[in-house]
Amino acid sequence: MWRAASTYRRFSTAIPAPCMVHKRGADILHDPWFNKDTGFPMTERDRLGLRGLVPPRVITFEQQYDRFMESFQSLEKNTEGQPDSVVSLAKWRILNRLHDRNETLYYRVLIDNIKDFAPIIYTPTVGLVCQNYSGLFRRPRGMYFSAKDKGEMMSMIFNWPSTQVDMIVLTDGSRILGLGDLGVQGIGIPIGKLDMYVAAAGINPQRVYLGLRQPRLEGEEYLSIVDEFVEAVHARWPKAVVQFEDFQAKWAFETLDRYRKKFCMFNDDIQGTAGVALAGLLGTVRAQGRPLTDFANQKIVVVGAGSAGLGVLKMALQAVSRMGGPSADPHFFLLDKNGLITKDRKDIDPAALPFAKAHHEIEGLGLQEGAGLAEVVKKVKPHVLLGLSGVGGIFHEEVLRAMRESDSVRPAIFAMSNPTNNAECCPVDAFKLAGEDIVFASGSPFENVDLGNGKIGHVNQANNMYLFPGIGLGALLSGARNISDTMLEAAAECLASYMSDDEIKRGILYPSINDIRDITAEVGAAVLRAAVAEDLAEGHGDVGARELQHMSEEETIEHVRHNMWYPVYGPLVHD
Ligand SMILES: NC(=O)C1=CN([C@@H]2O[C@H](COP(=O)(O)OP(=O)(O)OC[C@H]3O[C@@H](n4cnc5c(N)ncnc54)[C@H](O)[C@@H]3O)[C@@H](O)[C@H]2O)C=CC1
Ligand SMILES: CC(=O)C(=O)O
Ligand SMILES: [Mg+2]
Repeated sequence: MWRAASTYRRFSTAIPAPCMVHKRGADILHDPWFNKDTGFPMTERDRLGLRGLVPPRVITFEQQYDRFMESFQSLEKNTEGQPDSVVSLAKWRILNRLHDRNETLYYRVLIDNIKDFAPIIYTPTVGLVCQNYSGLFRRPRGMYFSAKDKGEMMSMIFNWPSTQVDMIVLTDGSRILGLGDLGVQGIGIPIGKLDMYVAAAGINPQRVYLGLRQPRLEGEEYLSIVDEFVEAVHARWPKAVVQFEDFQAKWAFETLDRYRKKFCMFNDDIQGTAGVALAGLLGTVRAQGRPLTDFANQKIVVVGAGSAGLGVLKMALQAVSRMGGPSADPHFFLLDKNGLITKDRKDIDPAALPFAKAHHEIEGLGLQEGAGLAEVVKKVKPHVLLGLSGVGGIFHEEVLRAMRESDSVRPAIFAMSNPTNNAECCPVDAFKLAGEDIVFASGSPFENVDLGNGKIGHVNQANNMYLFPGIGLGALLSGARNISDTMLEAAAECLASYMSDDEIKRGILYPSINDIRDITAEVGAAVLRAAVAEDLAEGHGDVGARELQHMSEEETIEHVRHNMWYPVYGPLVHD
């Protein structure tokens, strides 16, 4: 399953550029991309055969915006006291209806209210939406490729109505957030991720549902389907960036290895998550008042050895090596559902091997293969406890209390699993049990914690949403042949350096989601510049590699910003 979007230039300040439309009359009203509801000016109604098809009074974009926000607020009022899931789904429905009807207005309300709406179109509500997708399904969105389509994908790809596609988010639905294999219902994730692309990176939308009732394909049979899909996409849109999302770990790693040198693609759960986690981990070093190079001395316990956990450790290892040279000796401890992973582990996953502890490294601590989480935390006294296990509540009281004995003055607790119920702990418990000096981050949003006496326990949202839009946009605008580790490091470092010392001291590791466009512009520019420096950039559209090479840092940021789509009504012209 995948969903695609293409960049579209409309700017907020200048008079919007005209938009060519091949339809007339009611067909325009039924196309959410062109539809303006009652917002069509009279001249446009005449020009496009719309007169009489909409009520006579012209309502401005701003009035439509205010009316939508009023109906959203009355929905909030009317659902007060109802269960969270009922309220969340009602909010998702009202937004989805607008999405289906008028995309310009939908994306404008999303961009302007991203802090309130991201938890609805993205985690946590998107998880609930995926679990109920068959019942919620109204209109097709995205495109579906199944085992029955083998041999047909090269022609199927031409069923997609848009000739220009820049960004594709692909999932096999096999590991949706921490909710497991949701099959075709996982389509909600690419839809949510692409909405974040539009809101955060200014990439433009388009659209395509019900899965086959049969076991998942395995081995070569599975890979041959993904191969065929990726080749079909590449044949039609050679410059499109493909984001792999929520594949179960074995396929996440296998497909990344298989395609990353051949295509412009990345795996968000492995690489986007790693960058966001690394930025947060570097922030925790600063929060302790230590120089960044002290990162090499941080003791980090990672719980969850899947695509996300291993991705984080791999990137953290690269960072330690950069800082401390090849002899750097990182202090990472990795646990999975069978406890502490050591070199004594039978049938160890080769991807976990570099992080498996040797006997001599842990015997002094009195630890052994398979040690449980509470024991590991008590004996290691880590600076950071980071969860990517998908298991809600696994940082229970004993574990959190043990973090009080951490060797750090600002112990860090990252409960990064999604959605909310799968978080390893909640912030209220973390601040209460591990102490008020902790730095806290979660994958899904939580409210800050009132610690009393005017003190606030800040809740950070360590979510790959801070990076994937910038990675995708930067890669796209660079025209990079592929997405290198250096481009990903540049993204992480850019996010890490975004925060001021004062914010970091207050335990604020990531910017407000309200600033997501600004962050994405900076991250995108950092990625673009890294691609240029590595000679991977071939340029995009009418901006070639040479022009990119001559741009200063500021010019690159401006160039990225300038290529972000912003939702306004432009005049429609029939061709
Ligand atoms: N905040 C963010 O940006 C992101 C969060 N995630 C979240 O991370 C979680 C895991 O994702 P993946 O790594 O892709 O999944 P995965 O299925 O590849 O890995 C899960 C890992 O957790 C381990 N695990 C399961 N039960 C455990 C237990 N009781 N104790 C210790 N370890 C246990 C498993 O052995 C496995 O190693 C999901 O909930 C996902 O939503 C994933 C990507 C980004
Ligand atoms: C955020 C995300 O990508 C995940 O939970 O899988
Ligand atoms: Mg994901």
